[in-house]
Amino acid sequence: MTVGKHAKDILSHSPTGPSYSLLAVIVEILDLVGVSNIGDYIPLLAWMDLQGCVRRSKVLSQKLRAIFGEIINERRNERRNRDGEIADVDFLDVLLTASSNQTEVPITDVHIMGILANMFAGGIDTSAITVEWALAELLKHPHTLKKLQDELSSEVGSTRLVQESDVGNLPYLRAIVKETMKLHPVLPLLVPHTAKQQCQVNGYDIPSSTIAFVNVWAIGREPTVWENPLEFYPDRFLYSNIDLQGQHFELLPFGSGRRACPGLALGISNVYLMLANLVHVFDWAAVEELDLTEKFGIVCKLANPLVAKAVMRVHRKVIETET
Ligand code: HEM
Repeated sequence: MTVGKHAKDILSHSPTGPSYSLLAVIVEILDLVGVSNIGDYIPLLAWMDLQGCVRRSKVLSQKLRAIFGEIINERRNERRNRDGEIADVDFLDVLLTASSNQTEVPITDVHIMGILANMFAGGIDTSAITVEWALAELLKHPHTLKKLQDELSSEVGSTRLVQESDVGNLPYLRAIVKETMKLHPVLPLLVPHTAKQQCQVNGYDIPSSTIAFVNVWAIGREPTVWENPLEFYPDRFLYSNIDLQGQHFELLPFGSGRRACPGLALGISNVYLMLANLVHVFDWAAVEELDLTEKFGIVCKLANPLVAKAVMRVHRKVIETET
């Protein structure tokens, strides 16, 4: 199932009138989420909205509602005009079908907008930033890049793109993604969690309602947990049973437990496919000196976006017939 029938159209969607696209709004939301809002730390000052965070979030929320409202209405009309039984073509169709059925908790347009906003905000930047980190590390470690390209050539061949069904046969690709997420987890402090009740962790008393941050960035660099923790060394995962599902606390890029990332399966397969195909189809060379300085907000990304040159490895015609 895909997120949208015309994902590209949706991302560039702007309702008639206002000149903003969904992608631009999502990027602004992610930027806003990363701001340390003084009012959150000193509630007495919250009403002043000193940095304009509340005002900005209201404007963004209105824009999102306008865009999603229009997309939902367009799709409803299109479904009315579809012949015969309505087949669920994509995720929005599934939600609309669910909303038109009698359910214990009715699904309204507000719910649908919330789910879509979560999916777009949670799913776009996270995967793209992970791929950018992986590519930057591969450019810094050409032997690792070559080893991955060799794995892809031998398992996939040179006449087609990498597909989801290949990933199980690509252990080095999976190891590279784990190593990238160990060193560069997109959400370095996950998202804030609240203790529902008083508890003890490692002998420390945690009062109820305490806001807890889990520093997975630091865990990935912890010398008591990892050998040569700062070295980009995917081979460490080749013969290890550590996975990304939240069961191994030394590697938690998707969090763990009930509030772990619900988009894990989609996100990880996006990362595998994007990264694998980028290095399968192209050879890469950095255009500027590689700079892996991190920029911390709610997400941790490259401070200076990666600029790299791609040269086609596989004959273009072959790939075009594949896509
Ligand atoms: C490489 C890709 C991704 C990474 C690294 C990632 C990482 C995370 C992390 C660390 C959390 C917080 C977990 C916690 O605090 O325990 C989270 C939450 C979340 N993610 Fe993802 N994510 C990715 C892709 C996606 C995708 C594709 C979607 C949706 C389509 C998504 C939707 C969400 C949502 C809705 C939440 C909030 C869950 C809640 O609060 O209960 N994520 N993600």
